[in-house]
Amino acid sequence: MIVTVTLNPAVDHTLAIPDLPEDGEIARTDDARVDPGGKGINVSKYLVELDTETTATGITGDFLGQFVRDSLTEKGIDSDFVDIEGRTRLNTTILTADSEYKINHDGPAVNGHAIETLLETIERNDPDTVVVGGSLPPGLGPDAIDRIARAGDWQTAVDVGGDVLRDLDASYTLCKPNREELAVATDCSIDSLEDCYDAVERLQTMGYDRVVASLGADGAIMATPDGLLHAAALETTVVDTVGAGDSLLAGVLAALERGATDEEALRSGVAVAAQVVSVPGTTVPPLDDVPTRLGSVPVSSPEPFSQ
Ligand SMILES: O=P(O)(O)OC[C@@]1(O)O[C@H](CO)[C@@H](O)[C@@H]1O
Repeated sequence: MIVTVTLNPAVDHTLAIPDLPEDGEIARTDDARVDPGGKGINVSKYLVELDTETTATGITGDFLGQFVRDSLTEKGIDSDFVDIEGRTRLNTTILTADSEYKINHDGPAVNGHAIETLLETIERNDPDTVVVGGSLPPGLGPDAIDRIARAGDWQTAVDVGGDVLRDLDASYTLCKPNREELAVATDCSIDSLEDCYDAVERLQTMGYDRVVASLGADGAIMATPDGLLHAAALETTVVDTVGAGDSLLAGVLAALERGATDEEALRSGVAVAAQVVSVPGTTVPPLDDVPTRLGSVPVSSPEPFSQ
């Protein structure tokens, strides 16, 4: 069972307008939606659609936190959050005809007491895998994630910022950086696919058994204990890229949880992400045809690879 931890959840407000307004103008639209979000929560949303057992945990507060909890319950997603006094954030995505703008709040301050309660919450749900996803709220540092990783005999995967990836000390089963996070985590400039291969291998030496890098139109890379894999992106109509990395991670974890090989897991992640970018915000599209699309994900081994 996979428990996801979102230390800084969000209500995702996604709205579409043809163009950004000029200074002093008001843009009006009725093309808008709100979804419960934050990276770990999104992973749980996609895992449920992939028939994988999961509980979403994390730290929520006030009426926006209540919205997150209620919406997950309405969607049939098990959740078990620690409630604090601060207010869960509202993050905004503005889609225009040809651009995507994302504005994220810092989130409410969280103290060590909330982490103690969160550790009890995770333990009570008895996971085999814990996924920690998203930014750290004010008041918490990377050591909060290390504490979660060390608190039980579960394996821990992370989808966190590059600076946090660089600073984590515990052992992790997997991390999922994007291109920018790879550069920050390894302190290297990333200008080519070869640079990405070097960076994911460097991250492995920093304590991550598997590194899954999401590279947008360049597909995804997986560094495994046996070598490197590259999957090309599937052709799809992109509405927006919000949640793309979360869905890639969910696809990979759902497959690994079923006992799939690393190559099958990478195919699964890429096939799920292709579906998710074709819908607005962090909406969950139907994912039941993912198994039939796995064969169409081109996977190659950038270096001699045998599994
Ligand atoms: O500010 P963070 O925690 O890094 O990212 C939060 C967020 O942008 O990530 C998700 C998409 O990946 C959204 O649901 C959410 O708004």
